[in-house]
Amino acid sequence: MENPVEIREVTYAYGEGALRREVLREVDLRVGPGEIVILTGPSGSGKTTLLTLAGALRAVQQGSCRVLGRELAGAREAERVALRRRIGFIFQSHNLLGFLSARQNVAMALELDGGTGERERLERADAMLASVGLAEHAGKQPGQLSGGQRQRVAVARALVGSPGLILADEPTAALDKASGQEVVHLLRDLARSRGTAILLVTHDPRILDVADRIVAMEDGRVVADDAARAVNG
Ligand SMILES: Nc1ncnc2c1ncn2[C@@H]1O[C@H](COP(=O)(O)OP(=O)(O)OP(=O)(O)O)[C@@H](O)[C@H]1O
Repeated sequence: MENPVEIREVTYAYGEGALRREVLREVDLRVGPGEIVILTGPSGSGKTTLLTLAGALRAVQQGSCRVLGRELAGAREAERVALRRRIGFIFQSHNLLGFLSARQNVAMALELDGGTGERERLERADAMLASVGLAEHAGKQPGQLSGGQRQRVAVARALVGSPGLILADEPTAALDKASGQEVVHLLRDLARSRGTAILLVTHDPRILDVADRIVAMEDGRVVADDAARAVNG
């Protein structure tokens, strides 16, 4: 089985000419099937840039970036858009729409798929919300939920379309310790039970235990790739 993420010798720079600044230098990164990889490192080390390349949110400049079997180097925008639909994204702030209920926010992720009627979308959203422990709250708007509950809705939204890969950027940054751990453990358990791979960027040392592997970046390079933690339960 092919690795969901296979990045080789990726170099990336912002700006041009005299303003050109390399923020990724010959980065290699692999996320295996069903694997949970945490990407960590100091602010500005290039973690988010790497995550957005893997998420087909920006164009690859140099090197090879294969995600869910597609080579993104040289890919057209339409190909990148198609790939993004097969990825579940979770961001630092939940990015839920405030005027929609939790159920509608989750169901919206299925609209892009086409082929699913509204009733089925809402049923799948309800089932997904139940699996993140929010069955009772499906009708509430984000403003009526706690921070941890909102991020659980974001987890449900990312998973409802059965993506091949989850990309998460600082998903616990806005949460206290207990809710942060609860959210990532839930994400890990759901992803494990479905065999979905996760690449998660975090500064948060309290959630490192969910990882199968921890990859550390510094100044645009991978400085450690700790496969020894693969035994983590
Ligand atoms: N759109 C942009 N234009 C120019 N420079 C950028 C842009 N986005 C990021 N950078 C710079 O690229 C470098 C890497 O940023 P990136 O966000 O990838 O790092 P990071 O490790 O995710 O940092 P943090 O942990 O603070 O989010 C930083 O020096 C940042 O200032």
